[in-house]
Amino acid sequence: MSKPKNWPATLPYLKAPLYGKDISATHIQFLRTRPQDGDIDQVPTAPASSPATETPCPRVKIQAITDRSHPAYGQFGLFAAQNIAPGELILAYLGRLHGRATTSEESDYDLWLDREMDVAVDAAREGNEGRFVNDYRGIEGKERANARFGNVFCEKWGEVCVGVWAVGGGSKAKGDGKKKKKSEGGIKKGEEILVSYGKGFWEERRKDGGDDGGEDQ
Ligand SMILES: C[S@@+](CC[C@H](N)C(=O)[O-])C[C@H]1O[C@@H](n2cnc3c(N)ncnc32)[C@H](O)[C@@H]1O
Repeated sequence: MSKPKNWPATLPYLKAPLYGKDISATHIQFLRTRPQDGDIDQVPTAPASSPATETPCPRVKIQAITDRSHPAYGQFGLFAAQNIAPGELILAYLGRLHGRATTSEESDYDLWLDREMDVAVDAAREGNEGRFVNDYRGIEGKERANARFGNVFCEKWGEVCVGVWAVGGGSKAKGDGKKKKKSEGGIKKGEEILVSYGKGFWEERRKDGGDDGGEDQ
């Protein structure tokens, strides 16, 4: 199977990151620098064998949103195809890498990979399953995101990508502040994978007179 089920017929499906015209040698050097042990902001590594970088990704499925109460009714969402452990990398978010100068104001699929280095990834015109992750706001019974965006060095492509991670998995201090316990999290097979796009995304939407994503969090 070369494309995931429900992939839109007219949209190119990416199996690796794509470089826009404004991606420079400096950007490429940054993207391809393998994280070193002891780096201050250590970016985790996904081994070449990780299912998270398989294309299509076996961990997820794209499904139409058929529940009328869902704020993205009539669109698509991304769902877990298997149980996902807390803190686990679910998949890489692939799209066209670009800088600030070529940002499309209309794109709802554009994420910063590194603001300081001026690299973002836009999956509006091409991408992978990651582009179908919805925001948890306004969805009945969902009070928080069960996934988050975070960078990862993908050995498969030899570069830093934005990853979609299951929340949790870290250690949380207990009430007495001494003992630690594993925090909750994880995503059950069949559950929708939901991130927070951040308040900024919805504030921009409100200014433009679009959907407001429900609650103001
Ligand atoms: C990155 S896309 C997510 C995938 C999208 N549902 C699709 O089928 O292409 C972002 C868009 O999904 C919709 N969306 C995602 N989460 C939403 C939410 N909680 N409330 C309303 N719309 C949402 C909005 O239209 C938003 O611009």
